[in-house]
Amino acid sequence: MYLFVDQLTNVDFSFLDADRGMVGETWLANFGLGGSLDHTGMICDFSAVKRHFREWLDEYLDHRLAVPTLSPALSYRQQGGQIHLTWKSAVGVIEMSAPEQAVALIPVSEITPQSCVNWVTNAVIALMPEQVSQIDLEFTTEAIPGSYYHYTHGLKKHHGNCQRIAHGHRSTIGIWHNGEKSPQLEQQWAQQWQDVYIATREDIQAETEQAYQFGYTAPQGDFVLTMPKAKCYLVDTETTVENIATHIYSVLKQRHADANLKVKAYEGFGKGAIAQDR
Ligand SMILES: Nc1nc2c(c(=O)[nH]1)N=C([C@H](O)[C@H](O)COP(=O)(O)OP(=O)(O)OP(=O)(O)O)CN2
Repeated sequence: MYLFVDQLTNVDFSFLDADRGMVGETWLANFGLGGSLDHTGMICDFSAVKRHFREWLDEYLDHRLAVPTLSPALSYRQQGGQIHLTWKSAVGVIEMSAPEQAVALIPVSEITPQSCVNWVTNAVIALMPEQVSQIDLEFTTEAIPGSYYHYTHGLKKHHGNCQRIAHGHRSTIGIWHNGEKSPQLEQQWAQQWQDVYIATREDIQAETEQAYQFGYTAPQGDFVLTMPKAKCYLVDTETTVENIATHIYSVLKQRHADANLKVKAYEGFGKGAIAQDR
């Protein structure tokens, strides 16, 4: 017998990539179970499947920086609950020091939906009732018909896991110009923010010709991140999706002062903020 749950949950996180550097990402998780029926006629109650699986992903992948520990691009050490890592990518060197809970150390050479499946499946199978004999996990991405960007950020004032300095999203961007959807403007922002780190200017701690060092202390601990300047976009506010939508709207308004504008910025899957003319 086989049970399935499509789009059981979504995970928002960032990962380190040898070519792209740091990539904000959102995966949707589809889940299948094979096994025999128990005395209630079920393989496993849907609510238990969802709870076990969602809790595990929320705890160990969601809002973390996923790091492929078998990649030669990585060096890292753990000390006193902190992790210090260096990632040598084609777009420059990335360094981070953060509480261990902000990082997912995954024993693969490259982070892909396929490569992470075994890592999750091996952990989650132990949580399932004994009549479950098989688990099939699939990570997919949202089928976005228009433009989108991948961004990473951290919200130092957030009480939950969004305070982590390197978590991110795959985010649709919608822009309307005088009531008409504008694929051209959407595409411009998607190109500009492809694999970007969106940072709050006040979090800059140091700067070289090549890189910014951002840092802050939040309830989970001390966070420091060094990113190639070419992959950073600085704003004057916290990088909430409300402020991101407002920022895009304000920049566009400077260039299209007489136009009626609407900006719909997503934060991952199915949620976001709208900034528009009244
Ligand atoms: N009004 C806002 N609320 C939150 C914002 C924001 O910009 N505006 N941002 C965040 C974080 O950046 C976070 O990454 C959002 O992720 P989300 O998956 O929504 O977080 P949750 O864990 O709370 O939601 P789940 O659906 O349970 O995963 C948070 N809030």
